[in-house]
Amino acid sequence: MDIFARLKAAASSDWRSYVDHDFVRRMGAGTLPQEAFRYYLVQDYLFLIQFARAYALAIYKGRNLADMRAAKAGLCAILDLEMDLHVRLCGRWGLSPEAIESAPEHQATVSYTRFVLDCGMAGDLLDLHVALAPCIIGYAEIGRDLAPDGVEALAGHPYRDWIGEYAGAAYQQVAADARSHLDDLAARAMTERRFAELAALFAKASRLEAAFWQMALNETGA
Ligand SMILES: Cc1ncc(C[n+]2csc(CCO)c2C)c(N)n1
Repeated sequence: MDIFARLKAAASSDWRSYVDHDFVRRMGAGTLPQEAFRYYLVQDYLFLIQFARAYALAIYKGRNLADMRAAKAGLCAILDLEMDLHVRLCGRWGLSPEAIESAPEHQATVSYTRFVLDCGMAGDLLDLHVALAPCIIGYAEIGRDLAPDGVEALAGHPYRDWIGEYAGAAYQQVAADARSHLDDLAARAMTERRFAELAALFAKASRLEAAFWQMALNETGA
């Protein structure tokens, strides 16, 4: 079992509350109201701005070039790939990046992003990557679950672009690389005594992910 599988097993109910959230299921079924999805997407854009800072912090906290390059890949995935998806989707509804950026951050967005940033500020690179893991690896799992027959089978699905982004080969590779980098970091920096602390960080980040989906349902009455 790699470190990610161990963390997931130690936090299994929090993990399920995130990847099997009602928002995710309804998105997969195509029954999620578009208003809830839009609310999510605007907050997610604000979320990504803070996550880009967390990856920049991971570059700073790296003690060697390989760690710094792995963090740079995460930063580029956000700035060059993921945010483009949001700009493209929001653009269809007439929302410009400036308009999204001026939206106020919801408390759920603040809680999650600042928690991750604090894990990195107060801890070392392993703490930070464990706090980031539910986000980066969880979305790959969700993408795969929502596209069981591959991305091509999503033609006509209302959330095809979103699911296709995370189910697609490029993103699956980003997540697989993050997973093996996390395993490598743990082999270098983890002691068994530390595992319980890391599992608590991982569980909390998973709950904050679930709360992020729930925010969009609550705020739109979906
Ligand atoms: C609430 C929320 N959680 C996870 C992601 C996914 N994500 C955030 S940063 C990153 C790394 C590289 O792009 C990935 C995949 C998201 N967008 N929103």
